[in-house]
This record gives sequence, structure tokens and C-alpha cells, in this order.
Amino acid sequence: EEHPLDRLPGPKRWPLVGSAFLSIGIPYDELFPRMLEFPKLYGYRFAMKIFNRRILHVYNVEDIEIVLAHSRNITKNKPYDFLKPWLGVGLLISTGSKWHRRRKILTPTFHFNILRNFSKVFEEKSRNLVRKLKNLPEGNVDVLSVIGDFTLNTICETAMGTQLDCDKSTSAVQYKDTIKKIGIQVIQRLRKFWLYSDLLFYRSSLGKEFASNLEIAHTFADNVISERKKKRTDQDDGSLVENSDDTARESPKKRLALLDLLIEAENNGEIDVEGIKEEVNTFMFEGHDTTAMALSFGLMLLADHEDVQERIYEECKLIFGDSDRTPSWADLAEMKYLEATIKEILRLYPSVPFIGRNITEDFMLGDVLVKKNVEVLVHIYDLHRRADIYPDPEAFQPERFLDGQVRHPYAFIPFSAGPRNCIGQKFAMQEMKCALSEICRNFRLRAPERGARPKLKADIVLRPVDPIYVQFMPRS
Ligand code: HEM
Repeated sequence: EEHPLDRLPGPKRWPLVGSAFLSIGIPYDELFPRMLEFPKLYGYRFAMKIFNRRILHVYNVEDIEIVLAHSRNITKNKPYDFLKPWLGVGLLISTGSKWHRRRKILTPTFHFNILRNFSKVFEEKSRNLVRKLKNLPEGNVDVLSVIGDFTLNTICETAMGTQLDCDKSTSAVQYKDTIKKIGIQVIQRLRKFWLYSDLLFYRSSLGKEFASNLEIAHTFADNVISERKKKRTDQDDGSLVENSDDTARESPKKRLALLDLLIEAENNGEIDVEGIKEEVNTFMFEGHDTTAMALSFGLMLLADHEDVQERIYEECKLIFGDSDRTPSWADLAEMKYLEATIKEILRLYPSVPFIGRNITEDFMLGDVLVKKNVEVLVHIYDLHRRADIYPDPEAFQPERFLDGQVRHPYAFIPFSAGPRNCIGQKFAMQEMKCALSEICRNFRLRAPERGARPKLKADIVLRPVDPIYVQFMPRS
């Protein structure tokens, strides 16, 4: 019997292997550009078969809405499995009733009042970032590493309540290095299908290194959790307060971290110690790498578009006048042009270029029956570059997001949409606004080369093949 997906366009499907051989022999750096050719050849809705996996690819606004808004098809697809040894089955990877429970516990962490507490951390870290940039020797700065430190310090303090940048202990430094290595090793494994089996993987040199790195990362997280618990019993009655008044905001001890909410949930019997670990590790990963890439591509685009930098600078001048105070919550809300700029950055360089689902319940996509066990891949990257939605799609034009050009809620989805959208969306927007406004107030950015288009990599998170260099010239 013909599978409904066999009627859809797509690369030739051979018996048994399907189109598996398509990626064989393609150098890694060519994979991403090659992946972008399929949508051009086969259109908004096409299918692939790789051995026994059937993958439906979509980047039609209506199709994406049906897929992402579905309340029961919330299971992630195969590649997410490789993150499990590290993150456990936390919010990003879990499904069904476990996911529902976790989402309910974690949602209050991103409540307005708690985000306001975090904003103090954003301010401090942004100031440190500016100071660091000022102290670097003049010339090209490799932004990925500087920005990666900034987002990692920020998430560590907000999620765990631990100050990595002040903590000069070897364990904190080692932890930072280790989680960067783990991320790279997950990707290396994804590329080598012969290492998909745990048995072979953990016998390989990559697998052994991976296991020892996991040990370091997990031990660090475990220590932070137990120290936090100890501090809570030493200092207070452990009760949860939304300390949104300014005195509490000033005191790092009293600032509420995501970890505090989780410990509170443990006290109420809603989560166990293993669960807390899963979530701490999940947020450390999801909360820093995505934001670091968006900021890095953003600095690259700003360096190339002085007019946009000037408009951001002017907007800040209207808000701050001659004062050099850090931005308050209200200031950030006023930065409408900067907000549009960040959206335009995320349109061109969505940190998560594709998201995948494993279908658990049949549904109709127009006239196509999508059956259980099919995987659906939503092409965020291709959606965001459709010329019919975004005229002159390659051009960097923040104004698109000011004049209501982009109307359909599923036409712009850097944070996904529907029940499994990004829980850290507001957190990320505030963090990016804080960092970019501080940078634009203090520096003029210059690109080493005009109009450069970075070559992109196939990865969990969108990355450039080569480093991104930007020059930071202090404004007087
Ligand atoms: C520019 C920054 C960010 C982008 C572009 C982004 C994008 C996304 C996307 C596309 C998803 C859906 C993934 C999927 O369906 O598999 C997602 C989920 C998620 N994000 Fe983000 N994210 C960002 C920042 C953050 C931050 C700062 C945090 C934490 C503080 C965070 C935590 C999460 C979590 C926990 C999930 C899983 C939610 C769930 O399944 O219930 N993200 N993000």
C-alpha cells in the first residue's frame, strides 16, 4: 500500500534506503547549503525517506500553524535523543504528562515579577561585557567567544543563582569549558551515524571523552544545587517571595533563581532531585547558546549597517539623555526600534533553524494524511526568507517589523509557536535588548569586510563556519 507521503514531491526514494545516500560524501561545511537546495527544488511541502524514517518537510505558513498549534503532537523527533545523556528528559525533550507537569512548574519562573529580578543580572553582565570589550586590544574581535561568556554567565546566575564570572574557582572555569565541549561533541556524534548506537559510541574515543565531560558538568550542577539548598535552610525559612522591590533586587543573595522555584516544587512533592538536575542542565544549555548566536549574528549585521546602529543610538539618547545609567525595565520597553532590529536579526539568523516532531496521532495537512510515526521538520530558516512574505528577503531591514508588514503569527517564529514554544522568549528578548543597547551606547561597530555573508553550518543551533569579527570603536 502506498504511503500518503509518497505522493509528495521530494528527492528520489530508492527501495529500503530511501534517500539516505544523498548526504554521503558531502563535506560537513557543504551540508547546510545543500539542505537549502531542497526547498527550492521541491516547494513548501515535500517528503524524504531515510531508511525507515519518513520525514515531512514544511515551510508553508498554514502547514506550520497546523503542526505547531496541535495540542497533542508535542513529541520531539530522533536527533533530540542525543541530548538526553546530558540534559535528561527535561522540559525541552520530555513529552506527554511529564512535559505538562514540568511546564506548569516552570512557567512562573518567567513571570513578569521574576523577570524583573533577572533584569538586574542582565544589567550587571552587560556592563561587564562593555568593560571587557573596552579593555581588549584595538582591532578585530572574535565575537563568539566574548558573547558566549556573557550569555553563559547570565544564565548561570539567573538559573542557578551562581556567579560564574566572580567565582574564580577552578571548578567554575572548568564547568564553562566543559559545557562548550559537550555541545560540540553532541554535534560530532550526530554527524556520524555509526556512533548512533550507545554501545559503539561509549567505546569510541569521542564517547569516552563525552562521558568524562558529562561527569564534570553533572558534578558541578549537583554541587550548586546542594549548596543552594544549604543556603536556603541557613538563611531563611525557605518560603518563596517575589522580591520585586528594589532592596531585594540589589542583594544577590535574595534574588530568586530558577533553582529556587524548583527546590520549592520539590518541597511540595511536584518534582524530585533527578528532575531538578534535568531542568538545571536543560536551562543552562537552551538558555545560553541560542542567545549567544543571535547576539553574534546581530553584531555582525549591525557592524555592516551603520544607519541601523545610528538609529539605535539615537533611540537610546532620547531615553537616557546624557546619563550613563544602566537601562531599567521601563527603558527597555521603550526601545521599539531596537526590538524591531532584534526581530530582523532573528528572521535572517534564527538560532534554531529547524524544529522536529515525531507524530503520535494522525492528522490532516490540507489533503495529505500525516500518519503516526512520521517525523515533521519545520523549516524556520526557509520560512523567514520567503520573498512573498518578506520582500527583498536577503536585505537587513528592521523597519519591516515597525510598520506591521509581518501579520500572520506563524510567519515569524524564531521562538517556535504553540504549546511547545520557547519558554525563555521574553527572557531572551530582554537580555538581548540590554546587551545591544549597552554596546551601541558605548561603541561604533565596524565590519572588517563590507556586505559579507557568513557560510552557515548544519548544527542544532545555527552557527557560522568561520569566526565572526567585529571592530568596537569607543564613542567619545
Ligand atoms: C534568541 C534566543 C532563543 C531562541 C531563538 C530560542 C528558540 C527556541 C525554539 C525555536 C524552541 C522550540 C524548540 C523545539 O520545538 O524543539 C525553544 C524551546 C525552549 N527554549 Fe528557547 N530560545 C531562545 C532562548 C532561550 C532562553 C534564554 C531560555 C531559558 C532561559 C530558553 C529555554 C527554552 C526551553 C526550556 C525550551 C523548551 C520549551 C518546551 O518544550 O516547553 N530559550 N527555544
